Amino acid sequence: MPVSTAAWPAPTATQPLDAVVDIPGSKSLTNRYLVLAALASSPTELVRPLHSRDSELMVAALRALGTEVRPADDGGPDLVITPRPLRGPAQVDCGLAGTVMRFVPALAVLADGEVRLDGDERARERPMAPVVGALRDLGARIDAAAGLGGAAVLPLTVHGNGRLAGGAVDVDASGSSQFVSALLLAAPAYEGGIDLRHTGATLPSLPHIDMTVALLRGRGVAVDELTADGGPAGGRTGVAPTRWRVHPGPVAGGRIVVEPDLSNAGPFLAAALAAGGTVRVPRWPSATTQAGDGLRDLLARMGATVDLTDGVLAVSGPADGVIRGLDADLHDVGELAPTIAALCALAATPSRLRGIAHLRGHETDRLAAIVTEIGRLGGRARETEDGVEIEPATLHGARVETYADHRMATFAAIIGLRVPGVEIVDVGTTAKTLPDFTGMWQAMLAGSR
Ligand SMILES: O=C(O)C1=C[C@@H](OP(=O)(O)O)[C@@H](O)[C@H](O)C1
Ligand SMILES: C=C(OP(=O)(O)O)C(=O)O
Repeated sequence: MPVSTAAWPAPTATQPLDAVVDIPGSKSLTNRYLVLAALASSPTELVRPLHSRDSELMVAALRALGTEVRPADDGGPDLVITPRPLRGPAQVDCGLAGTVMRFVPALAVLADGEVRLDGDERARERPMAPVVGALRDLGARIDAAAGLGGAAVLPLTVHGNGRLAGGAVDVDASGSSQFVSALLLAAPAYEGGIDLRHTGATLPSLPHIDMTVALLRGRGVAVDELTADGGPAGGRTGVAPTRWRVHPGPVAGGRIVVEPDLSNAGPFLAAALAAGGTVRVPRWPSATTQAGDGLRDLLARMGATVDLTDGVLAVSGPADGVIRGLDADLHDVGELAPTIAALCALAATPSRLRGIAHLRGHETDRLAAIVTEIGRLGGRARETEDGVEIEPATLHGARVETYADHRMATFAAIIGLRVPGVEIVDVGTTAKTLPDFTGMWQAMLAGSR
């Protein structure tokens, strides 16, 4: 991937914000709906899907496997997906998208023919072994490159013959919830479905697995959420599941409206704390499985006033402008960590973000990136075994590195609202999930949208 060396001067806020920001569709929802649409028994119409690098990579992957994906008849941004028999030979570019590199192999095992998957340089380092190992255990033939300690990584070649036995399998998903989601999403099309048991000590990002289960059920697939010994879990039981059974059967098509990406709303809502004033995000769902909904509580704990009325989330910065430090376990919502860390760097009291060791396997090693870049800005941060600690400090401008990580770019933009002279290297990396980030950011400052 070309890395631009031109740095973007992050705008400083000169007055309190008063903006309405319309956030594009959720990455996690869009890419799940696309996978399910490819397996469905009838066409799917996706209304307001995300159009970004990660979702375009998923669309291209599905097309490479034979699925028809086209714009809706009105030529607008909506998509119509018509399932076709999955087939190789195919080449799939995963870019740096965790959803593509983990979800597509689980689908590619159902293709008749060879499917080769590769991605950006950093994608070749992101953990893949649990999903590759599980697919092999379920009957797939996969050749994978060997990474650290011989673990399977991209590039890999899936030798499919149009079917997979499926059945019982153990997976250590302590490195990423996406290993579980990948296997569950494709499992209705496996002959025996799947009975997946998570064996690791911890399981990050459980809301993302809940999202997978909710979407499968929404498409008519039977899913059991269980404890390791087969007892009931999930939903109203209040017990976190560690085992999931997906029954084989048809996946329904139909019309689906995609929720806005609540995690991508994060930097804009955080801006209200950094700059003062109020930012409103319309179409905030009243009930959702998106991790980004956790922002309401986290931002309130940092001093914001948060109000959700008639589907509009309004976040206002503290009246005295003082951001409170935060001690929080972000294990379930690790995706929000860079955004929260930016506010912690501006806070008046110390912060401790815990439960996020798995962020070392994200787009970059996010714990190292957060600590390094806060240091570069004159702040004080240190890495712990499972997170970061951030102390109050007077920050100064700097050229902030982003490591091909969209959330490190938005992290720097939040700090830049208060700290003059912040320049963001390769701000274009935000196109991973939010192609018009700089335009939206400037419009927010102008209070126009
Ligand atoms: O399934 C998904 O859509 C995601 C799951 C999470 O991954 P991890 O479990 O690896 O944190 C999250 O951080 C990522 O942004 C999206
Ligand atoms: C971890 C993230 O992405 P990915 O889907 O590539 O894992 C993220 O968007 O914060």
